[in-house]
This record gives sequence, structure tokens and C-alpha cells, in this order.
Amino acid sequence: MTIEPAIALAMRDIAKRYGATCALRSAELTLRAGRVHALLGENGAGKSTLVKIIVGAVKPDSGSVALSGKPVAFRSVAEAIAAGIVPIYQHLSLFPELSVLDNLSAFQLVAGRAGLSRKALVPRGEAKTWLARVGLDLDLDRAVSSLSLGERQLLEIARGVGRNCRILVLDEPTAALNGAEADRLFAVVRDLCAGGTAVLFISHKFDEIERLADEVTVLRDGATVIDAATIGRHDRATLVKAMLGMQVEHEHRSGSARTEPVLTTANVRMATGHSLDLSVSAGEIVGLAGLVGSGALAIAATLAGAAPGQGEIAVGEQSFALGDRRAAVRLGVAYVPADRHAEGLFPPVSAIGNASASALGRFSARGLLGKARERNAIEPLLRRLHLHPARPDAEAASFSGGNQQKLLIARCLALPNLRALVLLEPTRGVDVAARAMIHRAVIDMARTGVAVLVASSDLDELTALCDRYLVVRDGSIAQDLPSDSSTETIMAALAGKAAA
Ligand SMILES: Nc1ncnc2c1ncn2[C@@H]1O[C@H](COP(=O)(O)OP(=O)(O)OP(=O)(O)O)[C@@H](O)[C@H]1O
Repeated sequence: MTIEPAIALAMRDIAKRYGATCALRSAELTLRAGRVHALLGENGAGKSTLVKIIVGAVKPDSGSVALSGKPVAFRSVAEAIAAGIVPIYQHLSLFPELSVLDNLSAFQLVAGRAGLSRKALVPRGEAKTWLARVGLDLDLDRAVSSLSLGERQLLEIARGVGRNCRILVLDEPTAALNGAEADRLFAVVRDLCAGGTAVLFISHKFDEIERLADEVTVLRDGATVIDAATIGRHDRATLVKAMLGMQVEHEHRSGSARTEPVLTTANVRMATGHSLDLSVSAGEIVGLAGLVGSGALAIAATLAGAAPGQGEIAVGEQSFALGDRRAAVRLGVAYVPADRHAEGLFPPVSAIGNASASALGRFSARGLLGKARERNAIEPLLRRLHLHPARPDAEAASFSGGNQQKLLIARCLALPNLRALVLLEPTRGVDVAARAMIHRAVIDMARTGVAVLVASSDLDELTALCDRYLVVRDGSIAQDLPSDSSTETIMAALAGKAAA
């Protein structure tokens, strides 16, 4: 008989409403010491709300939370941190202008143990031990802004586990990491588990979940539908069905004949100093494949008029100057940026308002916005992308991350005279169903003759969509690979090696 490890966290019958929206109805979660527990659910299922309750940022309306068997009701994040709960979010919470040591000491300040003085700092020797635990050897006085994303993520973990870390919460931790950084993160997580930490791991990527997690809980519409099942007990199709209540059809690109060029560079020199020479034809989907930091995203942004530089981008017979995003929109170039929080989304504006933002001229007459025309055009797009909840008048800030992404995709679909579509990490943080819907919408657009350029660090996404791949290394296009290139060939090209 095997003995189950102790229960580190038990959440029972949790409910939470935000006004008219029921974020959680009857959520259950059981984390065990030394185990990695994956939390799965479609966008808007309530995962982040459950995490906010665990870390003391939100109070549940009803239900119970117990930490190692003792009931708790945290009144603040500081209380949860003091109790050994460490959250690591997609959006890192480090202070980039401060040093490694200052950042490692931040929880001391949050927990209110010390004032804002040198005394509040973690002793240097101890700080080094914390870093060593996650495999980092950094100068403690170095500014965090000079660290790579992977180093920053590990630094956050070092800060959390330096204290007593009973529960580590990882919310899509690999979204911005390259393969080697993700491997290192997973090794650190495994190490922590061996020391008895319970880990809650939120991810939309099944291969990562299968690699790292021991157990899985699935949330659907705010309720637990699979409760702490051992990984491997359910296959992927069953988990997806539990998440969505339906199967997902994956769309794959069939390959299209290339016709006339639509989006073409003319004497372009990017702000990085690299020259750029590429062309996307009508109906073609071109993938910009690059490791994190390769410069693929900057190239895509340049083609959309969203990055500065010298030269012009031709859209058919007309052209716009680099960095002139307004002119690009006028010529029918739609754009989804990689960081929807920093650029793109207008959080206080309604879902409809966000989706129509690039197409206001289409709904206006004599300077007045025709609200009914706007609604009639936008609502079907939001329905097609399954915006959840289906409340087009709610402000964008109230939607979950994946649903905010759908608003940016709808904005592209709404653009009049759409000729080219430039997408950066289009399905980052998006669940499997929304991902399939976004892919279908992109393929449909290409079929109508739109030229599509997609930059993504997700190779599966590129191979599902693209007619050819431009491999980016060190800020410029290093190789042009045809649609039948294998994943191995593309990966080898990304790393700068010839395929075996
Ligand atoms: N502050 C808020 N105000 C209003 N509604 C909210 C708020 N926060 C969350 N919601 C709603 O609660 C529901 C659950 O959202 P939550 O962010 O927990 O989902 P999620 O599973 O984490 O989604 P994602 O995978 O997209 O991040 C959604 O319908 C969301 O729109």
C-alpha cells in the first residue's frame, strides 16, 4: 500500500461572484506536499480567481480553505506570503531598476517585518544560498533590468523559496521562456518538490503538464469537474472534453498557391541596424520562427508599422513609412501585438469598443459613430470567437486573459479593406478551444486573399498554420524553409545548426 503525502492545501466548495459574473461556483482543490498539481480550464473558467483566493488577494463569498489541515482566511497577500504561499505570475513582479539583493529582500518589506532600511535586506551570504538553490550565481548588486527573462523568473522563485515555501503557485511560468530556461525552471520545481513543497501549476500547454505534473484538476465554468486525478489517468482528449464540454477540431493549413506580393519591404533598415528583405503574398501564411530574444517579434512589428526604422513597407501598390502605424491601418494592415497589456488593449473600454477600435471610420457618418452599425458588425465576430462570458458591453478589463486576446483578433477581423495581418504570439495564454478558433479565423482570412505574417515561439502553432517559415537568428532572417519542413529541421535551423 502506498501512503499518500500530507494534504498541504484543501479548498472546498469555493464560490466567488464579480457583480453579475459567477467566477467560481463550487471549486475544489487539493494540493499534496511534494507534488506538482496542474490546474486546467478554458479561458474564463476561474483559474486566476482561485489563485487569487489562495494568495489572499481576493476573498471567497463562501467555502473553506485549509492550510495543512488548519482553516485560514488570508486578509492580504502579505499574510499568505508569511504563511509560506509563494505566487509567481506571468507578469513578473520584480523591480527592474533595483538590484538583485533589493529584490530578494522585497518580501521582508511586504511582510512588514522591517522598515525601509539597509537592515531590511537579506544578509548577503543568505541571499547567495537562496540563489544557489535555483541554480543562479549572480552579482547581488547587479540591476535586475540587465538579467534575461529566464534569470528573472528564477530570481522570483529564489525570493519566494528563500523563505519557508510550503506552496508554490506558478501561473503560466514558461510563456516568455526559451526551451533551455523552461528546462531549468522545471528542474528547480522538481527539486523543491523533493523538499516537500506543494506546487500548483497553471498552463495551457499539455506537453508541459504531462512532463511536470503528478496530478490534475480541471475547472469548467467555475466548478471542479475533474478533482485531483493522477496524470496519465485521462488522455488529452478526455481532459479537453472535461474543460470545454465538447471536442475540439484542429484546423490545419492545406497550403495555398502564392499569387501577387501584398506586404513587401523596400530598402528597410530596422532600428536594430539590420536590413530587412521579405515579402508575403496574397493568401500566404508566413511564419517567423525564432527563439525568445531572436528578434522575430521586432521584425513582425516592423512589417506592421509598429516599430521605428528607415525605409518603407509596400502594401500592394501603395506604401507607408516605417513606424507609421496609422498609415499601415489605412492601407489595411491589421496587427496583434505580443504584449496586449502594454499595447493594444484599452482596459476600461467595452469589448465591442476594443474590437472596433481600428474600424471606427466604417461605422461613422459625418463624424458620428453609428452605434447600431458598430454592434451589428462586431457582435457576430465576438460570437464567432466564443467570447466568454458573452457580454459585449462589459469592459475589456473584466475579461480573462485569453478572452482579451480574442478582442484583439476580432479587431483584425473588423478592419475594412483588410489586406495583411501581422500576428505576434497570437495564442499566448489562450486555451485549446480558443486557439483552434483563432487558427481557423486566420486560415479563413488567408483563404480570402489576406497576406498573413505570424511570429510565434510556439513551433506547433507555426507548423499548424504556415506555408513557409522564415527562421530568425540574431535579429535577421537566416533561412527560408518550405511548408513541408519537419519540426526537427526548423528546430535545428533555430539553433543555427544543419538538420541531422
Ligand atoms: N475583477 C473582475 N471583474 C469582473 N469580472 C471578473 C473579474 N475578474 C474575473 N472576472 C470574470 O470571472 C471569470 C473567471 O475569470 P478568471 O480570470 O478567473 O479565469 P481564468 O480561468 O483564469 O482565465 P484565463 O485562462 O483566460 O486567464 C471570467 O468570466 C472573468 O471575466
